[in-house]
Amino acid sequence: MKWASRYVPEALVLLTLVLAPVVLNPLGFSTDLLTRVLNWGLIGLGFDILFGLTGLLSFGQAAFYGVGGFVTAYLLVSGAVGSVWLALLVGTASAGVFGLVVGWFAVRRIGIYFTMITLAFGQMAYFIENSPLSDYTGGENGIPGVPAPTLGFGADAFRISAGLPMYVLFAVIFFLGYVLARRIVRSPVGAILLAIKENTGRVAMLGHDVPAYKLTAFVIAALYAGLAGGLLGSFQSYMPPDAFSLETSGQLVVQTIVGGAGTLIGPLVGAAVWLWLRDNLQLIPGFAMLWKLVLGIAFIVLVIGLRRGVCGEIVHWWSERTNQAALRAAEARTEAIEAHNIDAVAGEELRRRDVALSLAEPATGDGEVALEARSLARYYGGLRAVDGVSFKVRRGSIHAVIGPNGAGKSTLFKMLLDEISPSSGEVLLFGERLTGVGVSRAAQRGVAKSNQLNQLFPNLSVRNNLRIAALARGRGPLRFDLLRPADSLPDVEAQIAVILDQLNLVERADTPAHVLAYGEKRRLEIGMALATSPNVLLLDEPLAGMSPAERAATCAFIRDIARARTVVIVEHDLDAIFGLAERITVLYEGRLLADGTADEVRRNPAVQEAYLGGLHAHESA
Ligand SMILES: Nc1ncnc2c1ncn2[C@@H]1O[C@H](COP(=O)(O)OP(=O)(O)OP(=O)(O)O)[C@@H](O)[C@H]1O
Repeated sequence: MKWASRYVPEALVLLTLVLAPVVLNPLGFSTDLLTRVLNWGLIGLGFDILFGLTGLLSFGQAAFYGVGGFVTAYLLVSGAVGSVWLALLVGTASAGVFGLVVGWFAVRRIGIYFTMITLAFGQMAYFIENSPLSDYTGGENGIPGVPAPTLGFGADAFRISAGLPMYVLFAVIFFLGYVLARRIVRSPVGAILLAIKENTGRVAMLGHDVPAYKLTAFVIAALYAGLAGGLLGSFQSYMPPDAFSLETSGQLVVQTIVGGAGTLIGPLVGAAVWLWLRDNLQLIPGFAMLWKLVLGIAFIVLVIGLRRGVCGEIVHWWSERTNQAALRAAEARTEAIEAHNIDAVAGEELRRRDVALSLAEPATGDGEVALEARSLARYYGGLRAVDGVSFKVRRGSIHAVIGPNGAGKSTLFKMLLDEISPSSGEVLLFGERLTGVGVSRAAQRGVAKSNQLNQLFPNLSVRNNLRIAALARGRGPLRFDLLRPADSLPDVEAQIAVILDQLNLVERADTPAHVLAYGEKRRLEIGMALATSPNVLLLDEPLAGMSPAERAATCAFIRDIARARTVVIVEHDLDAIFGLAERITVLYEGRLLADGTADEVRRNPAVQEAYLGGLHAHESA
């Protein structure tokens, strides 16, 4: 079954490519039209990795299409390169290099700013082609006389002519491009790109180099566009300047949305619908002037009727059909857990479980300092959220940070893993300065945090949530393992299995995270931090919202995981904290109020006065 799901899409695409000239010809798809559709589909493969998979909407793909096309065409027509294949290679590589430059600027911006930068570069490229470089590009005239590729050498060489031979060439290249794109999507890089679309901040917090992965997707998209641009000149014997136009970029976006983003073949199907409508509408008498209006209306109807695009709706329908029973069962289990508190039982299981823990660091007990805050401060305008706080966390200990609401605990935690920068002061991890390295490098050095508000990848399964975390420290901040399946790393899979077991989430491994019950989501949140194999684990209110049984179980679990690593915990449940922590740091209005053992803190008059007053009074009554 796994084998089938892995290769059925490839087989279907291959079959469609073989049958298309025969089956679609009577419907008005000439061989030339099909070749043009494949050209759009080829740019679309890369664009879908950028937009559908990673969630980055570029309005500048024409720039790479144009660079690939004009470099290829110029090399061939000027006689600098004789082989079409070599010229295509250089053209594609040039588009990739240009993609690296544009992407370097663009990926540091998010949302509309990213899109605007790609659009601006696209327009600049159009201008450069038309003006300063017009001696090479032909300006508004483009480059005519681009030769078609040949197969074979010397006198036996066979020039691929227009019509069916050209279609076959494009079909073969598209198919290879599709197989490659699917491998990329299924690779660890593909898994991380999808996670970036789901929750960019968490991917960085787990230790992945988010800008570098976004840049990778950007360059992949530019390479596909460059290859398609190079092929366009050969196909038409002419490289048109409008390859660079904004309309080209816009049409690619429209076709991808119509066909279905995130499906890889969506842009191809969208191009087929779009080009067929365009060609045929123009043929209808009286429509010569109106076809753009009708095309616009058709687009609106398609987008409203098929929100996920043609292929997106098919994929959705299919996955609903096949996964519906499992999803219903998962939802029913969630309802049962929330209605009857079955987790109380699950919690007991969690507590009884005696799982061999993979030791992140030896529990030394020698008093060595794992983490140190030195005069940490963070100001928001006039508000001193954290004001000159210093404390040390002993290696292998459980250290608590407590304080009333608004005392500055979460802000302090964010500075401990460099999620936000301090206004002054610094954090040291095992004696080395951590402040300023950035959150993903901090994670790579061994600090992980489970958040006060869950930061999951909601549409990914529990297993895949853990996989994104486990991939981080094993592979480093960036690795280009684009061709191996994401689930083929034995150490990562073993790590996931142990954590699923520890968290009592084995039965929920394939459930999407958003379907989980609240307590399960909290456990997964902790599990993701744990899956990075941290030396220092920061837990921000891990018990919040849990039932009493779950709290007890989670406390036992925290004690377990602390045998192998240092744990720093922010929590409002003081009974739990006094039972767990060896040392406690107390914050009050951003300042350090006390720092000592649980007993010292309990007896500290300032703490009793400012924070534990109610508790103290209650105890002594
Ligand atoms: N991004 C921000 N901009 C402005 N003020 C902020 C920001 N983040 C936190 N603060 C303020 O800093 C102070 C400390 O907030 P913080 O969330 O660190 O407290 P806390 O001790 O974690 O509180 P709680 O227990 O309620 O989570 C609060 O007054 C809060 O309003």
